Amino acid sequence: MRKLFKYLKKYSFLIFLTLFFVTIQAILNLYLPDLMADIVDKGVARGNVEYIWSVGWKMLGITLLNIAAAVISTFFAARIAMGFGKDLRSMLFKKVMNFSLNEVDKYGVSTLINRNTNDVTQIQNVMFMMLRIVALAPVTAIGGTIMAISKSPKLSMILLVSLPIMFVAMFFIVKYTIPLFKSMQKKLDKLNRVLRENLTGVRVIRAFAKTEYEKQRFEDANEDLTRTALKVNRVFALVFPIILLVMNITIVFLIWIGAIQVDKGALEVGNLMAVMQYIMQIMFSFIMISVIFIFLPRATASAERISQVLDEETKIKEIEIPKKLSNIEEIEFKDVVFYYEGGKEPAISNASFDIKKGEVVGIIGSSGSGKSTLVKLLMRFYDATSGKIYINGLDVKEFSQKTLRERISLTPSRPVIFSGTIEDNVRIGKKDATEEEIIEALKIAQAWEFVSKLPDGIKTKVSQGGTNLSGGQKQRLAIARAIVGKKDVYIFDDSFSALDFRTDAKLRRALREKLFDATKIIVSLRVATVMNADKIIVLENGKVVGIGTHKELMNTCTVYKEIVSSQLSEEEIA
Ligand SMILES: Nc1ncnc2c1ncn2[C@@H]1O[C@H](COP(=O)(O)OP(=O)(O)OP(=O)(O)O)[C@@H](O)[C@H]1O
Repeated sequence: MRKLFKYLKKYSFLIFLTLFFVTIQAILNLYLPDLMADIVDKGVARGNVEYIWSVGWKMLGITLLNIAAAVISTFFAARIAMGFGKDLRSMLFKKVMNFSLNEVDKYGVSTLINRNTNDVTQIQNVMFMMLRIVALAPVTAIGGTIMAISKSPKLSMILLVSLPIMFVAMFFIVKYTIPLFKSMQKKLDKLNRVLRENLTGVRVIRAFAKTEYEKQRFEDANEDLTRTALKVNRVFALVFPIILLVMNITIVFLIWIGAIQVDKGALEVGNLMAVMQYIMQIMFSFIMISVIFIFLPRATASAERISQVLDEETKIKEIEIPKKLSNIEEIEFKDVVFYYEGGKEPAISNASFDIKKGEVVGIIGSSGSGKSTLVKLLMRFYDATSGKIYINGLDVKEFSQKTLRERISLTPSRPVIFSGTIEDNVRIGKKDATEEEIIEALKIAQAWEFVSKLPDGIKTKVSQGGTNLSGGQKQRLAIARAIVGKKDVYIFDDSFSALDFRTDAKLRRALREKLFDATKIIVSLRVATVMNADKIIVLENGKVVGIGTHKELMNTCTVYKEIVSSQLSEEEIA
């Protein structure tokens, strides 16, 4: 939690104001019982109506001031807590946006969402509470003790017994709930993960008749979370009545001992009433502190989870003075080896090849052979474990990631469609693209044929995830987005897989004609998609096992020959 306090600096003045008004509120609270004692002892007991009126007005004024101080302090506390929550959410979002895929893999999407929503809310709530209690409770406790002793030191002694009992009760709450709250957070992550998987994979689940199994999986996660939540509540259920019991017994003893004192004439009734109120205030301030102790562990667990993300060092480091990149003339992979975090086998081993400007390069290999990994390394989503990737003879690390991605475009294998219109989705590739440029990109991507038939054309709304589009339509939209901004290198990572052979061929022809001077890297499992490339790189188990044209590879590379013969007929091969 302390780690996050440094982000509170900008609220220093507001915090000061909140504490100031809360302190005023606490002092006014302490003044009221004193005035009440006066009214009873000097007004009521002596039948002095004038005195009752004058002190009564005073009490009313103080109560109004008290209310004003409470409203102002609550207003400021809310502003600080909500503002701080907003800052944390923005910082987390910015941080996660700058994460390399290493960090995204490490945390997982569900927990990152939870940390930005649920965890921040926990901190916000505790912050709001703490800002008021942190001043209210100590001032009331200390001031109340002083006032109570000044009225009757004998009666105040009762605190020496009640307070230690309350301390012990609070200690138990803290000790048992911290680990439980931590585990609750993890279980909430799990529940969200199951829910996310279920919602995104709902079609697959139905198709495989796995609804019952998934229901059970959700029930298990839900049950697990509930069980831990119940454990926490059991601790509270046990400890809170003890605290209330202590309070009530204290009052009974106070009245008993106080009544004897009044009877003896050693104490006035008004003072007894004031002492009772002070002791109640003191005990109440301890309850307030214990409430903080209940919520603080939970917020501490959340704060830890937030700090972990904020302090995470991204593995992809930006160079201090990045080189400029005006045109990508050449790409070279030299002895590149790459292991995924925790991976035992290299996903890429000793890959060496080069790609010249304007070339059409095909990358082929069986599923899991490392094709996507290879292009992710070029995009610098990950850094090579060893070996180097050069662009125009310079290490890829010499450029900023922004520069690199301004010159290279990637169409991922799974198209991502955002909610908005078709136009909005394509415009992500170039912010200021004109309508003509968008239509041109859609035409090259072979998407225009279906977009032009839609009632609203490029203004047609697409739902989140593109559920109102077919797989091939989504792929073509993603391709249009990738080619709308002019780049030096276009990477298509298995982006034609949902297209029929005719559209695939038409799309490749359009790319060749319209983007003739750009380098095109086409990753595919299909021979037909890459066989006309200027150069084909064949991968097997992360190793480059062949580089050349279709013809050359048919003579030299057995793996390629096997892939070809498994996909093409004798006539097509000939
Ligand atoms: N994020 C990841 N974390 C750990 N291992 C990964 C990750 N992504 C891929 N791998 C592993 O790296 C290897 C290469 O994966 P990659 O996605 O590059 O293969 P691919 O040839 O593109 O496969 P496909 O054609 O099925 O998309 C696989 O063994 C895969 O299990």
